[in-house]
Amino acid sequence: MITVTDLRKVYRQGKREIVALDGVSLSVPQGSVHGIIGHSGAGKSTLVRCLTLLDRPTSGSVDINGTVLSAVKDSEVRAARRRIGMVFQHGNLLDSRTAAGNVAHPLELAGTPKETIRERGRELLRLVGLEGFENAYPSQLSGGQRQRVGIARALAADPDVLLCDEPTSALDPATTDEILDLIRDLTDRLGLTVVVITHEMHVVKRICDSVSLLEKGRIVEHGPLTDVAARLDSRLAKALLPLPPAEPVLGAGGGDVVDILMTGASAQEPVLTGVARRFDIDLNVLAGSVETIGGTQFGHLRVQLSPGADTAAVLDYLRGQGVTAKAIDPAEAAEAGEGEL
Ligand SMILES: Nc1ncnc2c1ncn2[C@@H]1O[C@H](COP(=O)(O)OP(=O)(O)OP(=O)(O)O)[C@@H](O)[C@H]1O
Repeated sequence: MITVTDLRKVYRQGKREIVALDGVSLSVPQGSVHGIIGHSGAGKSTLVRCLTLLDRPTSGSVDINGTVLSAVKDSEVRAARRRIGMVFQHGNLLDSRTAAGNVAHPLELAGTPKETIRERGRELLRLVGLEGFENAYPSQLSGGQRQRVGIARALAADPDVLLCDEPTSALDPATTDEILDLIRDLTDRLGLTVVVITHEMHVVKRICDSVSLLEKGRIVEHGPLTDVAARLDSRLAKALLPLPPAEPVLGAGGGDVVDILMTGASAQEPVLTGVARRFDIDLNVLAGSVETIGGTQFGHLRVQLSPGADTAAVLDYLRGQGVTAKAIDPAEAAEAGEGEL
Protein backbone atom coordinates (compact mmCIF):
# COMPACT_ATOMS: atom_id res chain seq x y z
CA MET A 1 0.00 0.00 0.00
CA ILE A 2 1.30 3.43 -0.87
CA THR A 3 -0.26 6.57 0.53
CA VAL A 4 0.79 10.03 -0.55
CA THR A 5 -0.64 12.86 1.51
CA ASP A 6 -0.68 16.51 0.53
CA LEU A 7 2.70 16.41 -1.17
CA ARG A 8 4.11 19.81 -2.05
CA LYS A 9 7.36 20.65 -3.77
CA VAL A 10 8.43 24.21 -4.30
CA TYR A 11 11.62 25.02 -6.18
CA ARG A 12 13.30 28.37 -5.71
CA GLN A 13 15.03 30.13 -8.55
CA GLY A 14 16.45 33.31 -7.11
CA LYS A 15 13.43 35.17 -5.81
CA ARG A 16 11.01 33.12 -7.94
CA GLU A 17 9.09 30.20 -6.51
CA ILE A 18 8.06 27.34 -8.79
CA VAL A 19 5.33 25.15 -7.34
CA ALA A 20 5.99 21.79 -9.03
CA LEU A 21 3.65 19.77 -6.77
CA ASP A 22 0.72 21.48 -5.14
CA GLY A 23 -0.95 19.19 -2.61
CA VAL A 24 -0.83 15.80 -4.31
CA SER A 25 -2.63 13.00 -2.44
CA LEU A 26 -3.20 9.47 -3.62
CA SER A 27 -3.62 6.00 -2.26
CA VAL A 28 -2.75 2.78 -4.08
CA PRO A 29 -3.78 -0.54 -2.51
CA GLN A 30 -1.43 -3.51 -2.62
CA GLY A 31 -1.82 -5.62 -5.75
CA SER A 32 -3.05 -2.77 -7.90
CA VAL A 33 -1.66 -0.52 -10.60
CA HIS A 34 -2.22 3.25 -10.44
CA GLY A 35 -1.52 5.42 -13.47
CA ILE A 36 -0.43 9.05 -13.20
CA ILE A 37 -1.00 10.74 -16.51
CA GLY A 38 -0.08 14.27 -17.41
CA HIS A 39 1.45 16.52 -20.02
CA SER A 40 5.02 17.71 -20.04
CA GLY A 41 5.67 20.05 -17.12
CA ALA A 42 2.73 18.70 -15.07
CA GLY A 43 5.07 17.60 -12.29
CA LYS A 44 5.49 13.88 -13.09
CA SER A 45 9.28 13.79 -12.75
CA THR A 46 9.13 15.82 -9.56
CA LEU A 47 6.62 13.35 -8.15
CA VAL A 48 8.90 10.41 -9.07
CA ARG A 49 11.85 12.13 -7.39
CA CYS A 50 9.84 12.84 -4.24
CA LEU A 51 8.48 9.28 -4.11
CA THR A 52 12.00 7.85 -4.39
CA LEU A 53 13.56 10.38 -2.03
CA LEU A 54 15.89 11.65 -4.73
CA ASP A 55 14.31 14.96 -3.81
CA ARG A 56 12.83 15.93 -0.45
CA PRO A 57 9.27 17.22 -0.65
CA THR A 58 8.74 20.71 0.76
CA SER A 59 5.85 19.27 2.81
CA GLY A 60 3.51 16.31 2.89
CA SER A 61 4.24 12.62 3.32
CA VAL A 62 4.84 9.37 1.45
CA ASP A 63 3.93 6.22 3.34
CA ILE A 64 4.83 2.75 2.10
CA ASN A 65 3.24 -0.08 4.08
CA GLY A 66 3.32 2.00 7.27
CA THR A 67 6.80 3.52 6.87
CA VAL A 68 6.71 7.26 6.32
CA LEU A 69 9.49 7.75 3.77
CA SER A 70 9.53 11.50 3.92
CA ALA A 71 10.40 11.25 7.64
CA VAL A 72 13.42 8.93 7.38
CA LYS A 73 16.82 10.29 8.33
CA ASP A 74 19.38 10.93 5.59
CA SER A 75 21.44 7.98 6.87
CA GLU A 76 18.50 5.63 6.34
CA VAL A 77 17.46 6.89 2.93
CA ARG A 78 19.28 4.16 1.02
CA ALA A 79 17.55 1.35 2.93
CA ALA A 80 14.18 3.07 2.56
CA ARG A 81 14.74 3.49 -1.16
CA ARG A 82 15.20 -0.26 -1.55
CA ARG A 83 11.50 -0.69 -0.81
CA ILE A 84 10.80 0.99 -4.14
CA GLY A 85 11.87 -0.68 -7.37
CA MET A 86 12.37 1.77 -10.24
CA VAL A 87 11.71 1.01 -13.91
CA PHE A 88 13.00 3.73 -16.23
CA GLN A 89 12.05 4.82 -19.73
CA HIS A 90 15.06 3.35 -21.52
CA GLY A 91 15.84 0.58 -19.07
CA ASN A 92 18.86 2.59 -17.86
CA LEU A 93 21.14 -0.45 -17.96
CA LEU A 94 24.89 -0.43 -17.45
CA ASP A 95 26.30 -1.19 -20.92
CA SER A 96 29.48 -2.72 -19.52
CA ARG A 97 27.56 -5.36 -17.59
CA THR A 98 25.69 -8.44 -18.78
CA ALA A 99 21.96 -8.91 -18.12
CA ALA A 100 22.79 -10.91 -14.99
CA GLY A 101 25.38 -8.29 -13.99
CA ASN A 102 22.78 -5.53 -14.24
CA VAL A 103 20.28 -7.47 -12.11
CA ALA A 104 23.06 -8.19 -9.61
CA HIS A 105 24.04 -4.53 -9.22
CA PRO A 106 21.51 -3.48 -6.53
CA LEU A 107 22.15 -6.72 -4.64
CA GLU A 108 25.90 -6.08 -4.64
CA LEU A 109 25.28 -2.59 -3.27
CA ALA A 110 23.17 -4.15 -0.52
CA GLY A 111 26.01 -6.57 0.39
CA THR A 112 24.18 -9.76 -0.64
CA PRO A 113 26.40 -12.92 -0.73
CA LYS A 114 27.73 -13.82 -4.21
CA GLU A 115 26.06 -17.23 -4.46
CA THR A 116 22.65 -15.75 -3.54
CA ILE A 117 23.15 -13.01 -6.13
CA ARG A 118 23.83 -15.57 -8.87
CA GLU A 119 20.77 -17.63 -8.00
CA ARG A 120 18.52 -14.62 -7.59
CA GLY A 121 19.72 -13.19 -10.91
CA ARG A 122 18.86 -16.38 -12.75
CA GLU A 123 15.48 -16.60 -11.03
CA LEU A 124 14.60 -12.96 -11.82
CA LEU A 125 15.61 -13.23 -15.47
CA ARG A 126 13.44 -16.35 -15.74
CA LEU A 127 10.56 -14.41 -14.14
CA VAL A 128 10.72 -11.74 -16.86
CA GLY A 129 11.03 -14.30 -19.68
CA LEU A 130 14.79 -13.98 -20.26
CA GLU A 131 16.03 -17.41 -19.28
CA GLY A 132 19.28 -18.12 -21.12
CA PHE A 133 20.11 -14.42 -21.60
CA GLU A 134 22.19 -14.12 -18.42
CA ASN A 135 25.43 -13.42 -20.30
CA ALA A 136 24.04 -11.11 -22.99
CA TYR A 137 25.16 -7.46 -22.98
CA PRO A 138 22.57 -4.67 -23.40
CA SER A 139 23.86 -3.99 -26.95
CA GLN A 140 22.93 -7.58 -27.87
CA LEU A 141 19.35 -7.20 -26.61
CA SER A 142 16.26 -5.64 -28.21
CA GLY A 143 14.55 -2.63 -26.59
CA GLY A 144 11.90 -4.88 -25.08
CA GLN A 145 14.49 -7.31 -23.72
CA ARG A 146 16.47 -4.44 -22.20
CA GLN A 147 13.31 -3.24 -20.49
CA ARG A 148 12.73 -6.78 -19.17
CA VAL A 149 16.22 -6.68 -17.63
CA GLY A 150 15.33 -3.28 -16.15
CA ILE A 151 12.22 -4.79 -14.58
CA ALA A 152 14.18 -7.77 -13.21
CA ARG A 153 16.71 -5.36 -11.69
CA ALA A 154 13.90 -3.29 -10.15
CA LEU A 155 12.59 -6.44 -8.46
CA ALA A 156 16.00 -7.63 -7.23
CA ALA A 157 15.76 -6.18 -3.73
CA ASP A 158 12.22 -7.53 -3.26
CA PRO A 159 10.53 -4.12 -3.17
CA ASP A 160 7.00 -3.43 -1.94
CA VAL A 161 6.40 -0.84 -4.62
CA LEU A 162 7.30 -0.70 -8.29
CA LEU A 163 7.54 2.79 -9.71
CA CYS A 164 7.55 2.80 -13.50
CA ASP A 165 8.54 6.08 -15.13
CA GLU A 166 7.36 6.12 -18.77
CA PRO A 167 8.26 2.41 -19.02
CA THR A 168 7.22 1.97 -22.66
CA SER A 169 7.57 5.33 -24.35
CA ALA A 170 10.73 4.19 -26.17
CA LEU A 171 9.14 0.98 -27.50
CA ASP A 172 7.09 0.04 -30.57
CA PRO A 173 3.36 -0.77 -30.04
CA ALA A 174 3.68 -4.58 -29.96
CA THR A 175 6.64 -4.51 -27.55
CA THR A 176 4.84 -1.88 -25.48
CA ASP A 177 1.96 -4.28 -24.95
CA GLU A 178 4.29 -7.16 -24.07
CA ILE A 179 6.02 -5.05 -21.42
CA LEU A 180 2.74 -3.70 -20.05
CA ASP A 181 1.32 -7.22 -19.81
CA LEU A 182 4.48 -8.34 -18.00
CA ILE A 183 4.12 -5.52 -15.46
CA ARG A 184 0.46 -6.45 -14.90
CA ASP A 185 1.29 -10.13 -14.58
CA LEU A 186 4.08 -9.47 -12.05
CA THR A 187 1.78 -7.18 -10.05
CA ASP A 188 -0.78 -9.96 -9.77
CA ARG A 189 1.70 -12.76 -9.09
CA LEU A 190 3.91 -10.93 -6.59
CA GLY A 191 1.23 -8.73 -4.98
CA LEU A 192 3.17 -5.57 -5.83
CA THR A 193 1.87 -2.04 -5.50
CA VAL A 194 2.59 -0.28 -8.78
CA VAL A 195 2.62 3.36 -9.82
CA VAL A 196 3.04 4.04 -13.54
CA ILE A 197 3.92 7.53 -14.71
CA THR A 198 2.92 8.09 -18.31
CA HIS A 199 1.67 10.54 -20.89
CA GLU A 200 -0.06 7.78 -22.90
CA MET A 201 -3.70 6.84 -22.32
CA HIS A 202 -3.03 3.43 -23.88
CA VAL A 203 -0.83 2.52 -20.90
CA VAL A 204 -3.61 3.48 -18.49
CA LYS A 205 -6.23 1.53 -20.45
CA ARG A 206 -4.15 -1.61 -20.69
CA ILE A 207 -2.90 -2.13 -17.13
CA CYS A 208 -4.21 0.39 -14.61
CA ASP A 209 -6.89 -0.18 -11.98
CA SER A 210 -7.06 3.50 -11.12
CA VAL A 211 -5.76 6.74 -12.57
CA SER A 212 -4.92 10.33 -11.62
CA LEU A 213 -4.69 13.22 -14.05
CA LEU A 214 -1.85 15.52 -12.99
CA GLU A 215 -1.90 19.10 -14.19
CA LYS A 216 0.22 22.01 -13.01
CA GLY A 217 1.23 20.04 -9.92
CA ARG A 218 -2.32 19.13 -8.94
CA ILE A 219 -4.43 16.03 -9.35
CA VAL A 220 -7.47 17.38 -11.19
CA GLU A 221 -9.31 14.10 -11.82
CA HIS A 222 -8.85 10.67 -10.29
CA GLY A 223 -10.55 7.40 -9.47
CA PRO A 224 -10.92 3.75 -10.40
CA LEU A 225 -10.76 3.35 -14.18
CA THR A 226 -14.32 2.13 -14.53
CA ASP A 227 -15.60 5.12 -12.48
CA VAL A 228 -13.72 7.79 -14.43
CA ALA A 229 -14.73 6.19 -17.74
CA ALA A 230 -18.38 6.45 -16.67
CA ARG A 231 -18.16 10.22 -16.05
CA LEU A 232 -19.15 11.47 -19.49
CA ASP A 233 -18.01 15.01 -18.85
CA SER A 234 -14.59 14.21 -17.52
CA ARG A 235 -11.47 14.68 -19.61
CA LEU A 236 -10.24 11.25 -18.63
CA ALA A 237 -13.48 9.68 -19.90
CA LYS A 238 -13.17 11.52 -23.20
CA ALA A 239 -9.63 10.28 -23.58
CA LEU A 240 -10.54 6.74 -22.52
CA LEU A 241 -13.59 6.46 -24.79
CA PRO A 242 -12.89 8.83 -27.66
CA LEU A 243 -15.41 9.31 -30.43
CA PRO A 244 -14.51 10.01 -34.03
CA PRO A 245 -15.64 13.38 -35.40
CA ALA A 246 -19.35 13.39 -36.26
CA GLU A 247 -21.34 15.36 -38.79
CA PRO A 248 -24.68 16.28 -37.25
CA VAL A 249 -27.31 18.04 -39.33
CA LEU A 250 -27.01 21.64 -38.19
CA GLY A 251 -29.83 24.19 -38.09
CA ALA A 252 -33.59 23.59 -38.11
CA GLY A 253 -33.32 20.31 -40.05
CA GLY A 254 -31.44 18.58 -37.23
CA GLY A 255 -32.59 17.79 -33.69
CA ASP A 256 -30.61 17.76 -30.47
CA VAL A 257 -27.44 15.70 -30.18
CA VAL A 258 -27.23 13.33 -27.21
CA ASP A 259 -24.23 11.47 -25.82
CA ILE A 260 -25.01 8.10 -24.30
CA LEU A 261 -22.75 5.92 -22.20
CA MET A 262 -23.79 2.35 -21.57
CA THR A 263 -21.81 0.19 -19.17
CA GLY A 264 -21.80 -3.45 -18.16
CA ALA A 265 -25.30 -4.92 -18.38
CA SER A 266 -26.84 -1.81 -20.00
CA ALA A 267 -24.34 -2.09 -22.86
CA GLN A 268 -26.17 -5.25 -23.94
CA GLU A 269 -29.67 -3.67 -23.86
CA PRO A 270 -31.44 -2.39 -26.99
CA VAL A 271 -31.70 1.09 -25.46
CA LEU A 272 -31.92 3.02 -28.73
CA THR A 273 -34.79 0.90 -30.06
CA GLY A 274 -36.57 1.53 -26.75
CA VAL A 275 -36.25 5.32 -27.20
CA ALA A 276 -37.38 5.20 -30.84
CA ARG A 277 -40.49 3.17 -29.99
CA ARG A 278 -41.47 5.02 -26.86
CA PHE A 279 -41.11 8.53 -28.30
CA ASP A 280 -41.86 7.63 -31.91
CA ILE A 281 -38.75 9.41 -33.14
CA ASP A 282 -35.74 8.59 -35.29
CA LEU A 283 -32.24 8.42 -33.87
CA ASN A 284 -29.35 8.93 -36.18
CA VAL A 285 -26.13 7.41 -34.83
CA LEU A 286 -23.36 9.93 -35.54
CA ALA A 287 -20.45 8.17 -33.87
CA GLY A 288 -19.77 5.32 -31.50
CA SER A 289 -17.09 3.30 -29.79
CA VAL A 290 -17.13 0.14 -27.72
CA GLU A 291 -14.26 -0.60 -25.37
CA THR A 292 -13.52 -2.94 -22.51
CA ILE A 293 -11.94 -0.95 -19.71
CA GLY A 294 -10.93 -2.60 -16.46
CA GLY A 295 -12.91 -5.69 -17.48
CA THR A 296 -16.16 -3.71 -18.00
CA GLN A 297 -17.68 -3.14 -21.40
CA PHE A 298 -18.45 0.49 -22.26
CA GLY A 299 -20.50 1.60 -25.24
CA HIS A 300 -20.24 5.30 -26.06
CA LEU A 301 -22.70 6.60 -28.65
CA ARG A 302 -23.43 10.03 -30.06
CA VAL A 303 -26.91 10.24 -31.62
CA GLN A 304 -29.01 12.97 -33.17
CA LEU A 305 -32.72 13.01 -32.40
CA SER A 306 -35.33 13.97 -34.97
CA PRO A 307 -36.16 17.69 -34.99
CA GLY A 308 -38.78 18.57 -32.38
CA ALA A 309 -38.13 15.51 -30.16
CA ASP A 310 -38.62 16.07 -26.41
CA THR A 311 -34.95 15.86 -25.44
CA ALA A 312 -35.54 16.31 -21.70
CA ALA A 313 -38.00 13.38 -21.68
CA VAL A 314 -35.61 11.23 -23.72
CA LEU A 315 -32.78 11.98 -21.27
CA ASP A 316 -35.02 11.10 -18.30
CA TYR A 317 -36.02 7.84 -19.94
CA LEU A 318 -32.41 6.90 -20.70
CA ARG A 319 -31.30 7.66 -17.16
CA GLY A 320 -34.17 5.52 -15.90
CA GLN A 321 -32.67 2.65 -17.91
CA GLY A 322 -29.38 3.01 -16.00
CA VAL A 323 -27.67 4.78 -18.88
CA THR A 324 -25.60 7.98 -18.57
CA ALA A 325 -26.88 10.55 -21.06
CA LYS A 326 -26.50 14.26 -21.76
CA ALA A 327 -27.37 16.67 -24.53
CA ILE A 328 -24.44 18.34 -26.24
CA ASP A 329 -24.08 21.28 -28.54
CA PRO A 330 -24.25 20.01 -32.17
CA ALA A 331 -21.32 22.29 -33.04
CA GLU A 332 -19.27 20.60 -30.28
CA ALA A 333 -20.22 17.19 -31.72
CA ALA A 334 -18.72 18.19 -35.04
CA GLU A 335 -15.34 18.91 -33.47
CA ALA A 336 -12.56 16.41 -33.99
CA GLY A 337 -9.69 15.66 -31.67
CA GLU A 338 -11.10 13.56 -28.85
CA GLY A 339 -8.77 10.97 -27.45
CA GLU A 340 -6.10 13.38 -26.28
CA LEU A 341 -5.99 14.83 -22.81
N1 LIG B 1 15.15 21.52 -10.18
C1 LIG B 1 14.19 22.36 -10.57
N2 LIG B 1 14.29 23.68 -10.36
C2 LIG B 1 13.32 24.55 -10.74
N3 LIG B 1 12.17 24.17 -11.34
C3 LIG B 1 12.00 22.88 -11.57
C4 LIG B 1 12.98 21.90 -11.22
N4 LIG B 1 12.51 20.68 -11.59
C5 LIG B 1 11.30 20.88 -12.15
N5 LIG B 1 10.98 22.18 -12.13
C6 LIG B 1 9.72 22.80 -12.64
O1 LIG B 1 8.64 22.11 -12.03
C7 LIG B 1 7.57 21.91 -12.96
C8 LIG B 1 7.26 20.43 -13.11
O2 LIG B 1 8.36 19.81 -13.78
P1 LIG B 1 8.50 18.23 -14.00
O3 LIG B 1 9.81 18.00 -14.66
O4 LIG B 1 8.25 17.53 -12.73
O5 LIG B 1 7.30 17.94 -15.04
P2 LIG B 1 7.03 16.63 -15.91
O6 LIG B 1 5.57 16.41 -15.87
O7 LIG B 1 7.90 15.53 -15.45
O8 LIG B 1 7.47 17.06 -17.36
P3 LIG B 1 8.25 16.16 -18.45
O9 LIG B 1 7.28 15.11 -18.89
O10 LIG B 1 8.55 17.17 -19.51
O11 LIG B 1 9.47 15.63 -17.80
C9 LIG B 1 8.01 22.59 -14.24
O12 LIG B 1 7.49 23.89 -14.25
C10 LIG B 1 9.52 22.62 -14.13
O13 LIG B 1 10.06 23.70 -14.85
